[in-house]
This record gives sequence, structure tokens and C-alpha cells, in this order.
Amino acid sequence: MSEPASTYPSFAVLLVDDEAAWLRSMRVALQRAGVDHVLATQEPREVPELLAREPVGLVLLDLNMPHLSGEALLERLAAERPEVAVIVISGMNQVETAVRCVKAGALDYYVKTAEEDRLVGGVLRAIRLLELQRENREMASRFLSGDLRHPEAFAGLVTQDRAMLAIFSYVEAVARSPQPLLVQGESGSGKELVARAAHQVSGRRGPLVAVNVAGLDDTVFADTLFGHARGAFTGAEQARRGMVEEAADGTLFLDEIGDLSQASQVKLLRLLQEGEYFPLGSDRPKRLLARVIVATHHDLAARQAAGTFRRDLYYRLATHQVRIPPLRERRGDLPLLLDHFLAEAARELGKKRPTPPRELVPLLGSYAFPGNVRELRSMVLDAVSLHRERVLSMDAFVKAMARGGAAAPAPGALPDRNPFAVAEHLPTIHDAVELLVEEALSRAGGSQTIAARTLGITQSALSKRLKAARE
Ligand SMILES: Nc1ncnc2c1ncn2[C@@H]1O[C@H](COP(=O)(O)OP(=O)(O)OP(=O)(O)O)[C@@H](O)[C@H]1O
Repeated sequence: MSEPASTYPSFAVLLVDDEAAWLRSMRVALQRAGVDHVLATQEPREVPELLAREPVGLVLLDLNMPHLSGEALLERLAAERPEVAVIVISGMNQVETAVRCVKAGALDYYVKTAEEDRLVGGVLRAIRLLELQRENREMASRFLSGDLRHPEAFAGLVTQDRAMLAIFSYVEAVARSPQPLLVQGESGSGKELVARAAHQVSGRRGPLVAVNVAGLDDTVFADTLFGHARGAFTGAEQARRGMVEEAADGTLFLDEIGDLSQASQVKLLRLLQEGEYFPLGSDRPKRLLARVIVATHHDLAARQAAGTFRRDLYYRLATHQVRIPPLRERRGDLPLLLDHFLAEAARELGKKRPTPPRELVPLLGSYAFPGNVRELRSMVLDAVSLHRERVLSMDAFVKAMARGGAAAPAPGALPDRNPFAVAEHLPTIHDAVELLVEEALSRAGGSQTIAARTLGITQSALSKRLKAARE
């Protein structure tokens, strides 16, 4: 489906006033505040036809106009186009009129003499509200249909996990929002891939510019993001564009945001709040034209609660957020990912794709994967590079798991419900252990190594137990 190029908001704002000078100044003020799509008319009678032709989501309506009064038009719009929001702008500061307008369906009421900033602030708040409502509706319909409009953007993310697919739907639903997107998840879980997909579905024409902000001191952070003017500091012989400018009309992806210093947090907050920034040594502000996506492997809410991450910045960043589940919470993806990485490794190494032994997936399923998908990928690459026979050896995997702290059973492996809760008669401890061992061996395809790992005991302990049971 073809979609319009990215503009903010996703709908047009229509100004209706018989005063040409007010229309002009309001249009400029809104455009300066980043509202790209502004239409204007001096003729209230044209409005219904304009609404039929243009994707208008918000009308700023003057009350006192010749031919058709603002109040009459407001009533007509409320009846015929209830989905279009109306903010009334009146020359009069009359409470009764304001109450009447709000009762008739106006979203808000402003007096024309109010400071322009207040009026623009009110319009921006209304736009934000309408965009959130639109995103909500879109999300609800996507969850119901389960369809992705741009599956190709997510093609690099191999998964059939329901939680992951729901995240893709969400990312699509908020793709056009100018609000930041926060992507959380353990290291190696695919945060950067999700950020890239979000950029791809945003319809933004500019590039995705990625900056890892961990370990950047505040001066380097400011210079990297905002750039500098010529002569801004000793050695600054040339002016330099910052990453914010490089990412114009695209996406600025700030990775490891949880590690940002306090001073840099203030700078980022100001950038997001004001939509403007100053390159170092320059007194000419530049506009933020990029959408910001941030990622972290930390729990940002916990950092905020602990006081290491600014609360105001957290709330700015967290309007839209996703948490990528760790691989151990989506073990159903293991066969698919294994397949994908085996093919990838064989291609990279110029080898024939090896056949994985039957026991490999259960073995991988018993492991916690602290390094998530990245760890699985390198395990597979390592195993394929050592591989000689037709069937892939499990040795490389067993060794890699031991290095990754595999002795402990995988966290999260405990069932949600006690499996004995449904048993009419409880088995004795001896019988329960026998049954457990039998089940683990059957799931491990008879491999004692894997069964022992699943049970959280050493292989020699399992083999002793089996011997004892046979005697
Ligand atoms: N669902 C997936 N399908 C295919 N490959 C994946 C998937 N998830 C992650 N990967 C691979 O795992 C590696 C790590 O992914 P990515 O860089 O997106 O993780 P991250 O969460 O951003 O990690 P970090 O926190 O360390 O920056 C990449 O090589 C990527 O190709």
C-alpha cells in the first residue's frame, strides 16, 4: 500500500478565519513549531468541501466570521464530521460562549489575544492527543488482524514468537509518530534490528544514524550530536555537522541510553523538549528534524527510580516503548533461528549446510543464553567452522554453554503451575524422581548429557542414578 511521505502530524491542520493576517502569522508559528501540514481558508462556507478533499484532523475555528458563524459551523462539523477535532479561537473572552462551544463538541477554546506561544502549545497538545488516539485505534485493529503492513521491514528478525510479532505490530503502529521510541531488552536480543525496522517503516526519507552513547563524556556527547562551529574550540579548524543534522528527515538511534551521563541527559532532554539545539560555539539554533529512537539493556524504569536516570527524560523517552524478550523466554524460536544461522554460517564459510543432530534443539533449550540471539549466532558459526562430518557435532555447543555458565539450569525453566497440582494421587519422592528422569531422557532424545543439564545435575550423577535404578 502506498503511503504519503512522512509529515507531522499525519493529518492536516485547517485554519479558518476571515482575517488574512492572522492566518498568515498562525501558519508561520505552527510551521516553526514543526507542524508541516497546515491549510487555511478565509471562507467558512468552503470548510465542508475542504474536509471532504483533504485529510484534515484538526480545525482552528474563528467564531466571528461573515456568512457563516463559527458556532453554526462547529455544530455542523460535530454532527457531520465528529472525527475531526475543533479548537475554537474567539475574539471574545466570554465564559458562556466557551462553555457553549465545548458543549457543542469543541476540544478547546482560546482567546485570540492570548500569547501566540500559548495557542501554539495548545495546538501541539491537541495534535499529540489525536496522534495517540490514532495510534491506539491502529494498534487495536492490528492486534485483531495480526497483519503487518510492511513485513519486509522485519524480514531480518527471524521469529514466530507471539510476543515478538505483537512488538512488530506495535512498532508499525507508532512508526510515524514524532515521539521517541524506547527499545529495551537484554544485550544481543535484537534491539538494533528492531530500531532499524522501525526506521524502515517510518517512511522517513533520511538515513538512520546510530550513535553508541555509552562512555561518551559530556563534551564529546555534545560535539557528536550537535556538531560545532568553526573555531568553537582550539583545534576546531572546520565546522562539523552533528549526528542530529546527519539524521535529518531520518532517525537518530541512540544506543546504550541507560549509560548516559547526568549532564548529557540534560542536553538530550532539552533537545527533545525544545526541538532545537545549538552547535558548539554557535548562537544560531538548528531544528531537530530526526525522529529519535533509543535503546538500552538496562531497566530504565528501575534506573529512574534509583535516581541515576532523570525522571523527566525517562517520561519523554517512554511514550512509546517495547521490551524485546530474552531468547530464553521464546525458546520456540530456537529451531527457526538455528536453521537460519546454520544456513548463514554455511554461506559465509563456503561449506555445505550441516544437518543438526536431533538432540541439539533440546540441548539449546536447556541453556539460559545470557548473550541471547547474538550468542546463539556465534555458537553456530563456531560449530560450523569446526565441522567436518555430515551431521553437526554437539561438542562445540556443549563447550560454549559451559563457558557461558551452563551448569545452572536455565532460569525461567520452572513451570508456571505445579505439575503435581492436577495429580489425583501424589507419587512418592522416589517415583517422582524416576518419572522426572524418564521424561528428561525422552525429551533429550536419549542423550544423558542433555537430560542431566535439563535436570540441573552432572552427567555422572545422572548415570549413577540410572545404574542404581537398574540394579
Ligand atoms: N530475531 C533475530 N533474527 C535474526 N538475527 C537476530 C535476531 N535477533 C538478533 N539477531 C542477531 O543478533 C545480533 C545482535 O542483535 P542486535 O545488535 O540487534 O542486538 P542488541 O539487542 O541491539 O544488542 P546490544 O544490546 O549488545 O547492542 C545481530 O548479529 C543480529 O543479526
